[in-house]
Amino acid sequence: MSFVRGEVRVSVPATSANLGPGYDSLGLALGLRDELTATTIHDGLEVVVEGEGAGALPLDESHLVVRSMWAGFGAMGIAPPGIRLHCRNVIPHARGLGSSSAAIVGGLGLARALVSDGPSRLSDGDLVQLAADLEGHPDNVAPAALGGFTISGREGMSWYAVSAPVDPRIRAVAFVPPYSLSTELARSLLPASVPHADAAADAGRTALLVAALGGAPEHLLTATRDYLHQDYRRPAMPESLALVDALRADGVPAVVSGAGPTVLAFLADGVPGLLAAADLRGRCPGGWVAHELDVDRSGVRVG
Ligand SMILES: Nc1ncnc2c1ncn2[C@@H]1O[C@H](COP(=O)(O)OP(=O)(O)OP(=O)(O)O)[C@@H](O)[C@H]1O
Ligand SMILES: N[C@@H](CCO)C(=O)O
Repeated sequence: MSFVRGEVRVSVPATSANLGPGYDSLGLALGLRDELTATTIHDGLEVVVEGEGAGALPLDESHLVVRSMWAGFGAMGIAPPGIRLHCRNVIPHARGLGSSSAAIVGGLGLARALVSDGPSRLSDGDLVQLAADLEGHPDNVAPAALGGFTISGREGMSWYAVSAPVDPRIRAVAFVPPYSLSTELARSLLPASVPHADAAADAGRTALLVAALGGAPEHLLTATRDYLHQDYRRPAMPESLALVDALRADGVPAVVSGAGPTVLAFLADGVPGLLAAADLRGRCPGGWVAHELDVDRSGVRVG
């Protein structure tokens, strides 16, 4: 086993988890990518961050991409003498677009690409297991690794992740507010239990959402109704929930993206009742940024 010579380049997509009712299970990869470059060096650690997080992220071993690279090397049973890492980040941090999962999956992807027989030592399935262990839940790491739409969860001590189809007409607009919300804080707002009726309604909508995304986008508004997390999190992001409510009142399938505070609105060209991208962009609140995004089909990618 040895390291490849020279630089390796990996890119990894943003992701939106939950998609309304699919709490900690459903996730969608989106066309906004962080680009990471790494080389093995004789000694030490050199980290450069450009874009999101520049000047704020640590540049030592605690950097999430670096920690994830070491986890990947550990799983493959190899350790480089030193690492040089360059991150060009565009995914907003702590906004609900899967930045931490992108860092984790990107770091594991870099480690795999740096080892000459990396892909046979660390399969995509292994990578998802490691990434979900590092993130603590699988719904962002699965689409970041595999691309497209994924259904994931925990089974005993391991994780499952299955890819499901997405209708090619479906795209999304992400409305990103100027304020952040940590996933940890958003998770602390959730109750230990929910009424049985809410759990039952949520299960039905989650099943409908798999069908709606797969080829029945006319059902997206009904299918994206959540009963498990968005309202409990309202006090931490009232402006985001107000935008979700206003868009949904106008027939737009809008949800809180991941743990928030970004709002994700679906569109599907030619489907009656759904707004077009230009109309949706016009609904962006002042000071927020609207990204019109395609579904990313490839996940973490070398080169
Ligand atoms: N590219 C990155 N490089 C290093 N650390 C990162 C990177 N992206 C995110 N992080 C770390 O992860 C934190 C954000 O993670 P958090 O889970 O709170 O939000 P998120 O992943 O953006 O949103 P969500 O999980 O709701 O989609 C950042 O504050 C930073 O510490
Ligand atoms: N399912 C997660 C996604 C954010 O990482 C949550 O809502 O807390």
